[in-house]
Amino acid sequence: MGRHQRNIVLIGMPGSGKSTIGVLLAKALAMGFIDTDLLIQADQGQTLQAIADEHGYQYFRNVEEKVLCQLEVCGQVISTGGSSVYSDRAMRHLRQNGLVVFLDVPLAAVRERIGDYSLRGISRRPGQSLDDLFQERYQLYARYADITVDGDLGSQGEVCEEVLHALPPLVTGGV
Ligand SMILES: Nc1ncnc2c1ncn2[C@@H]1O[C@H](COP(=O)(O)OP(=O)(O)O)[C@@H](O)[C@H]1O
Ligand SMILES: O=C(O)C1=C[C@@H](OP(=O)(O)O)[C@@H](O)[C@H](O)C1
Ligand SMILES: [Mg+2]
Repeated sequence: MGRHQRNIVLIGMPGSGKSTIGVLLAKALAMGFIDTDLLIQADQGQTLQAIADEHGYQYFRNVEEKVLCQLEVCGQVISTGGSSVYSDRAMRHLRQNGLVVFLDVPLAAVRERIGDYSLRGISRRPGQSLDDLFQERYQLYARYADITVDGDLGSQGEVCEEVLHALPPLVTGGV
């Protein structure tokens, strides 16, 4: 267990940097690291893409909710998948012992980073555009965020530094 009891939970669009910056944060704060996408894959014994292809996006979201609600950890940086905010139950659970950080990245940068949208396993309604998805989700990320950080201000290291500066002293222990 890390010396920081409270978790740090990263939320945001796919491509906003949750997984890569989460690892950097965990290293900087000597905390553990969990990527909930990997927990979902382990739970199902399938890749995210296979789960979505075989069972559909609604099934994926149900599994995601279940896995998030089962998570009982402390002192971890938790990188969620972009669709986790669709579950109010899961977000309330994560917030009980976690500070939620929204990595806010504009649509153009998201589009550039994720490449071919249709091959990325994104949980969306059939035919839903990235534009529409972005609008739908933005308000959810904003709703659950304790802190919002510009995830497009520079390199991953710079975004990590920005998150560190934005954390309250209780979480960083003065780092
Ligand atoms: N600040 C950044 N500047 C440029 N590219 C970034 C930045 N943060 C993340 N990326 C890139 O965006 C892609 C998605 O990052 P990832 O951490 O997997 O995002 P998420 O987990 O939010 O989907 C990766 O190729 C990563 O290298
Ligand atoms: O936003 C989404 O719908 C998804 C994002 C992915 O995680 P990242 O946000 O880490 O890319 C993964 O959970 C799954 O492919 C669905
Ligand atoms: Mg990720």
